[in-house]
Amino acid sequence: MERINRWRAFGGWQEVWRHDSKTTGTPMEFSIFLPEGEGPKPVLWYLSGLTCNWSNVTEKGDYREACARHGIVFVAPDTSPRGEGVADDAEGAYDFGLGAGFYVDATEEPFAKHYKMRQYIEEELPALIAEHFPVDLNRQAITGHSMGGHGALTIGLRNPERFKSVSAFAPISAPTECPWGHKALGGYLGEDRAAWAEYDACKLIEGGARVAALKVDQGGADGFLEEQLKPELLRETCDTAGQVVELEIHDGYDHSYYFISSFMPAHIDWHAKYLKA
Ligand SMILES: N[C@@H](CCC(=O)N[C@@H](CS)C(=O)NCC(=O)O)C(=O)O
Repeated sequence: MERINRWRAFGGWQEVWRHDSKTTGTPMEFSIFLPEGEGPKPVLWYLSGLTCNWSNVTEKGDYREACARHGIVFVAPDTSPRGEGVADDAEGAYDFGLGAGFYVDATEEPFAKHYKMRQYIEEELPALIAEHFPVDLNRQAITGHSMGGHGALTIGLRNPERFKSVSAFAPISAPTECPWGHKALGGYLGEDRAAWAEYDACKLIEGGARVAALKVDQGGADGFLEEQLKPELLRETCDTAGQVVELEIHDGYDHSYYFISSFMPAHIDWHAKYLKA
């Protein structure tokens, strides 16, 4: 583990670390905001969207003031393995391969070797963070944006005992029902759709998965809303299944970090209630 940067911020430290991941077989980077004061502190995981690495939310997400106020550690991992020998989209498209790991464990070649983002986020990174930082893993919450919103929902639904609360900004709500999801799940897992269900929030809820607290915010002027994100499917699925969800569509907001940063403090205040920070 090597710290590659740090800045004083809101009385604490914003840091960036690099480590050799056993899971992905590549070096991986993540950012971590450490509020001032003694730990152990609760952790909020933030999973980023297509094309992103740790830097997008770290520079544009506006989470530090709220995390400092509540004493919450904020961790932002990368969205895929990277580096020499890591397979990419055949045409270098933004929605598959590098920067687009979709938080799955790939089974299809040539992706199976390095694209193990599910195991990385669910197992290796929490253990590493617990070893090196003053965190209390009995108090975790998870959020994310777009592809990372899909990651937060599916990881949260598959591990309800680990997360006190789950939220998302403009998540890909039903990847088995949209072009981004078809491309990613087909490419990483193959065409047998039975293997896709554990990576689809709606399918998980239909199958009985539940989380204790669920909040979703979506911009009404998001260009990906109807074709890719489909929050109405999430709402219908939750209503039918009896999963409580606080889902709001906000007029005029698009898919960008102007939208995310507008609602980030409210998400952190909401998570803080469940983390009892
Ligand atoms: N317009 C983007 C589409 C991808 C996109 O909107 N990515 C979102 C996440 S799904 C994002 O956060 N982009 C980086 C940023 O805004 O900083 C592109 O073609 O690269």
